[in-house]
Amino acid sequence: MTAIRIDIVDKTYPSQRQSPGHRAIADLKLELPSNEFICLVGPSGCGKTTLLNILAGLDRDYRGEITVEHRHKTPKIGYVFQNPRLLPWKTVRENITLALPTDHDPKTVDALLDTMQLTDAQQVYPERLSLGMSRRVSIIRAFAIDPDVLLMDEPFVSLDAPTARQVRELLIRLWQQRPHTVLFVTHDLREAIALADRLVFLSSPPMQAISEIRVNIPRDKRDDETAIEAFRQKLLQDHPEIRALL
Ligand SMILES: Nc1ncnc2c1ncn2[C@@H]1O[C@H](COP(=O)(O)OP(=O)(O)OP(=O)(O)O)[C@@H](O)[C@H]1O
Repeated sequence: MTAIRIDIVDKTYPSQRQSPGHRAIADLKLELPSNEFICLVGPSGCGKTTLLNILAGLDRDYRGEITVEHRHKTPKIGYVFQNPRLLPWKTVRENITLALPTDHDPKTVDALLDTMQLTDAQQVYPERLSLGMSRRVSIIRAFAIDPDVLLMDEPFVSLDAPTARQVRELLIRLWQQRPHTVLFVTHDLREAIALADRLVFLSSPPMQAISEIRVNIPRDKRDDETAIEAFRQKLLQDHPEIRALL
């Protein structure tokens, strides 16, 4: 099944000075399958955030068509930003339940907190959380709405390597318990290989899809740095077009 069909003919940011503005995306066509963990990899400024904003419905100023397969009446899109964007005057649990209906099942939130190892921190305010904990709260908040598609925009940037690895492992555990389509943006090819079923490589503006690669490392080997590095080396050897993007 196709989870997301993207056909963006043109996305141009208007500019007061330099007409005709900045063309960020041109003729981008992608069909992404359901329930896969998909990493979008591309150089800085190639338009990854622009694409996620269009998919999230935050930016409607483009020409083209987006179709999202959905289980709910209308598509539900979860969005995890680089900055966790927690409300400082709400506790961890209140931040998570903010977007949920008042009659939501508290056991669902309990289970999410448990998987992300945040049960003990649920009554804490964000100022007392480390960055890694804040990122985990923002991931739970996005999962809690039971999204059809989850968008993640470099959510592990500026975490130290061991913390990023821990949050990655917890994220995958959560996703395996509640599989759905994830689009995860990253610059970091090793991170993408550790996470993804499928890699989609994107070129510099105007953004276009260059290659799609399946990652065939078994899930239980994804913490093996040697397997990841071997996959990366082979990928760059077999696909020289990707080297220029990194
Ligand atoms: N509001 C805006 N007005 C004008 N140009 C913009 C605007 N937002 C983004 N751009 C430009 O569009 C291009 C794509 O930006 P975008 O933030 O989507 O890239 P990105 O791949 O997410 O970058 P990064 O990896 O550095 O976060 C960039 O050249 C950027 O300067």
